[in-house]
Amino acid sequence: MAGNGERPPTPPVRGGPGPSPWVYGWPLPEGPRERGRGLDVREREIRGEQGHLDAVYRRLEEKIHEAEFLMSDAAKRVQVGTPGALAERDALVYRAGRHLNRLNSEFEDFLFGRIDLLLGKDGTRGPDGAQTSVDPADDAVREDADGAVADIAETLHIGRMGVLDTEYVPLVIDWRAPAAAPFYRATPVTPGRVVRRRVIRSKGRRVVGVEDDLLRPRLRALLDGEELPVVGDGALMASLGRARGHAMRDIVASIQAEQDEVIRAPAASVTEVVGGPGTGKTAVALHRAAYLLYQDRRRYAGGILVVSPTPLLVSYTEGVLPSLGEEGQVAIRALGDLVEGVSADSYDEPAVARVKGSVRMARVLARAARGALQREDQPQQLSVVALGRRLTVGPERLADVRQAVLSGTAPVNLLRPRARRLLIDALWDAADEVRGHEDPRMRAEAREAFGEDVADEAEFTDFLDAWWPEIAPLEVLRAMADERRLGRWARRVVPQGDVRRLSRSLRRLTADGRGLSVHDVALLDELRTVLGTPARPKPPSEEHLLAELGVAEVTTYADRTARAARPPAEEGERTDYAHVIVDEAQDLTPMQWRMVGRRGRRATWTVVGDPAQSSWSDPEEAAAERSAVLGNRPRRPFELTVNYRNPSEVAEVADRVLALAMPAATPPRAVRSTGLVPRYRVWSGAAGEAAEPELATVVRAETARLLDEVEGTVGVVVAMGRRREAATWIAGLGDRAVALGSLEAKGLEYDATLVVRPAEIADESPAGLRVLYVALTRATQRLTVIAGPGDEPDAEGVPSLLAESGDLAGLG
Ligand SMILES: Nc1ncnc2c1ncn2[C@@H]1O[C@H](COP(=O)(O)OP(=O)(O)OP(=O)(O)O)[C@@H](O)[C@H]1O
Repeated sequence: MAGNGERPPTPPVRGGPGPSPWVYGWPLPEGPRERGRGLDVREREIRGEQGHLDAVYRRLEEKIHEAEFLMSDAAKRVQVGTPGALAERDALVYRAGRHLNRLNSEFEDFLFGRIDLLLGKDGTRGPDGAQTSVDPADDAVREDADGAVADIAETLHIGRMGVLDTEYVPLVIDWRAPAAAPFYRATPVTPGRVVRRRVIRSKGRRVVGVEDDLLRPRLRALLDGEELPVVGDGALMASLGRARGHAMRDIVASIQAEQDEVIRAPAASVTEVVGGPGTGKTAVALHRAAYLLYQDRRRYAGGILVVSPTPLLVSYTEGVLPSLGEEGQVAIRALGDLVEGVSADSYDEPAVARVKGSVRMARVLARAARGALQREDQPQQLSVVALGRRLTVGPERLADVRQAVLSGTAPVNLLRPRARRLLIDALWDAADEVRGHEDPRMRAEAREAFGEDVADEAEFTDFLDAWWPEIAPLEVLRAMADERRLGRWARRVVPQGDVRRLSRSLRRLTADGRGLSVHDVALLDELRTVLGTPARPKPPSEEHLLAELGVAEVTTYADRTARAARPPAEEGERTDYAHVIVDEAQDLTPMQWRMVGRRGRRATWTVVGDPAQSSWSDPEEAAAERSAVLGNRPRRPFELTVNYRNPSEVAEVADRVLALAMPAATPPRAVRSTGLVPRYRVWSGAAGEAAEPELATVVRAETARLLDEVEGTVGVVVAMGRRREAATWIAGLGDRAVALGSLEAKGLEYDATLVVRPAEIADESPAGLRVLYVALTRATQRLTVIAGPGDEPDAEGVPSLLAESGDLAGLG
């Protein structure tokens, strides 16, 4: 066999050397690739990995038995009965239970990677038994007659969780451990000690395939005296070509070097990641959450919040963290679900959204919160019997009192005690002529006694409830539906036309909170802050009562376990997190930034986004609010540059729209090419033409066609105004096909996408071209575009916005 040293490495498939060789499916030199093709070699390699996987499973089973034993042993200790033994038992049961859960849940697809490494520079080993040196020893590579040759000194298997054998030798290294980093980071330009990187695919306990990449293709590497075989076409390509379902998969086996840099970035700051569509921003953000938990679980016990733009994207991504062995500590929330007890997924029309999202709303809401205190049905005078006579405070004095109370800066609901105090002062003043104490000390005592008497009077408390009620955020929003009142609160802040739009949109709100839009939720959250929540005495908990009665220790084991499993009801939703990850950050409005910011006042942050996909019309305003929220924390910027989702044929079309939407933007480079050019259909929409089918018929037929052509999902993207009718167009075609409004397509992907009437999508809002760019970048395999009136298709049916020399003429 010829030595590898003889062969120069083949250049990457397309473009210049990328940030990572995997990106280009680093073409292996002919020799090793052919070596891998032999069926016997592949079979032998798979058998070898199967042997290792079997050993891992045997060890896992032992660990599970250990955990089960701990559980049952701990349960038995209950018979000892002393308080100390009970506490010890509970701790053991808890630890063993967690361990067992992790082991069971991570059993599937447990092991996925392997690296074969040269001898490390200094030979030192870390706590997991792996060599710590990133660089090879000076004498790791030697020359013989055939060229460079080296021995493989260490082989590490990488998996979802670390497993040691009985001798504490690592059978599997946790993917987040430092020793696993070279699996993700090594490139042929900087291979470090890695000679071969292998991705192992398994089904259940059976290894079904291996995909190798050679990081030092010129080197002849020997493992146990035999030349290292290389099998398969590379893991990344194998993974990207697979059909998509309605759930995102983790990318743990094929994270690329530039992505790994982000995932493992130190957290003591703001990690800012930008990258075009399909560059893995969402995937990277989720893997980063898992990494942070691994790296400092105690710190992130304070919770990690992942903010996502839509509930669709939340449900699409929800499975990724459990597949990485992390649950519980991470909350993934859509922007419409961030406020406890509220869930909104309806959208305002762009002109209304623009008003509601603007930071100007903060001022309007502050005024509205105070203004909403005043209602027409409120009592006009306060009248109480005290000191043996009826005391009255009239409307004028009441107005003065209200103004005096409101001169305080505290949240409105927290000003109630101050209102109570000033009202009692007013009553005391009204009683002035009957008080008659000259001695200041006597006078003060009489005043105090007077206050105590009055404060408990039903007439007084009823008045206070009506005159200074505790206001709920929703009440204020509903009060803003009155255009006249809103006009007052919004004076010189929001123009009259916008006031009308805003009040009209708020008229749909019902008293029980139905009709809330996603943008209303940020307003509610702002109002919560401006209004404040008065502290209430906590009802005594069950545990407290039991402890007070001295019966805590006589409850049964089952009682106590059931109680421990119950969620802590009175704690409510967490509102302050240790780390906040914002996905699709370009879409947050200023008001949404304020809402998210309140959940991470002491947090570190990871913010991922793509300005070119922003559906928000005033990016500068949002950027200013984002800066205010992130404050002066140091920023660590990263850029992801490779599009893993779209084939180049689809990306090319999307790039034409990007050039119109943001001429200065550089699109990410597509990593794959399928040879499948996008398909164009024209629907003329000409009324009265008998031969012209309905748009519904054309969409349905094209969707059915795409369903035939791909194995996985098909997304039908329409303008937001058509999202409901579009669902009826494709009804009955099965759950592989989904209809979406353009804003709902954010972050999602489908094997095939049908984009309906691009000009209509682009015309829907000031950010329409960027929204269209999002719609065009959802497909992993095929794209069909239906042109309609306004699209000005050319002879091939290509809408003018998507044509090679596209200009804005078609926008109308
Ligand atoms: N290293 C990788 N290995 C395998 N698949 C990857 C890798 N990186 C990204 N992908 C896949 O590429 C697709 C796009 O990833 P993702 O949705 O995270 O991109 P994004 O940057 O958030 O896109 P968008 O901006 O359009 O929302 C997903 O299917 C993801 O699994």
